[in-house]
Amino acid sequence: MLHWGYEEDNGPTHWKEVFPIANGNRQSPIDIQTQETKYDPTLRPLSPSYDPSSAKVILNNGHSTSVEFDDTENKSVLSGGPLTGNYRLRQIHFHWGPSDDIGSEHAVDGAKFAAELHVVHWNADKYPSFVEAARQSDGLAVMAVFLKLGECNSQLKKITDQLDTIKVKGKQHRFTNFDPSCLLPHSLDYWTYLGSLTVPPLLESVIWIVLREPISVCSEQLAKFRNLLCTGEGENAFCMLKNFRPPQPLRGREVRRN
Ligand SMILES: CNS(=O)(=O)c1c(F)c(F)c(SCCN)c(F)c1F
Ligand SMILES: [Zn+2]
Repeated sequence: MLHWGYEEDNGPTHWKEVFPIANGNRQSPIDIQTQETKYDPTLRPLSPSYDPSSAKVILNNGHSTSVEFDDTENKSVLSGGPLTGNYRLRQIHFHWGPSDDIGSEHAVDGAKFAAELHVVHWNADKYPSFVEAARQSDGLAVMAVFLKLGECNSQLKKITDQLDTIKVKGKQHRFTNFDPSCLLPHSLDYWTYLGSLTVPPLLESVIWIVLREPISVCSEQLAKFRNLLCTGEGENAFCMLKNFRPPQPLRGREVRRN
């Protein structure tokens, strides 16, 4: 198979041909059926603690746009919630769709949002690196935030204003003094379940923490994400119109809420 992507010939329905775990028992995303979620009084409040100086670059990796953080020490960490110990901030990135009515990866009672932010952390207490942690069942913790179509988001503007400097795949630009907490909603109430990466290699190493309150995004900001190119310098230009994987079977997993 040619390199994986989101087109008809290399998209999510083809990924199992190269990554058989695509049909695994703890795949992500999922459609969260709120009536089936279970209140768990042992779940603690989430405690994100990010240092803005950890932010380093904003990048177009061909599948999304990400902000990469310095994860050589415990300067920016997530603890609390369902987590044991500190999970170190690695990067944030987004998933979106070709139109404003779809784009999120997780769904809530069948409803999709316009886009979804993923804040990626790894278990630096237990594992020596992100790559090693990504191979462990408790290696990663990803906080997901829904972006609901509405008012333009003044905090998100810090990111969308940079996108024309990283238009082509592989481009990156200095991006520091940024605390991703500015993209979190007022309430840190969440659902949590055990899942996977939503892009190949689809590793089943993610403790998912999906915030229940969305943040806003406007149509003009979504259009800027879609203007990114998934092709590199000098290649035939193709726009990054969508980069979401559809919901996967729950396979008997429990979704808990705080
Ligand atoms: C949860 N969303 S995701 O799309 O599966 C995803 C990424 F896109 C990532 F980029 C990274 S981290 C860095 C890898 N090169 C990750 F851990 C990750 F989980
Ligand atoms: Zn993601």
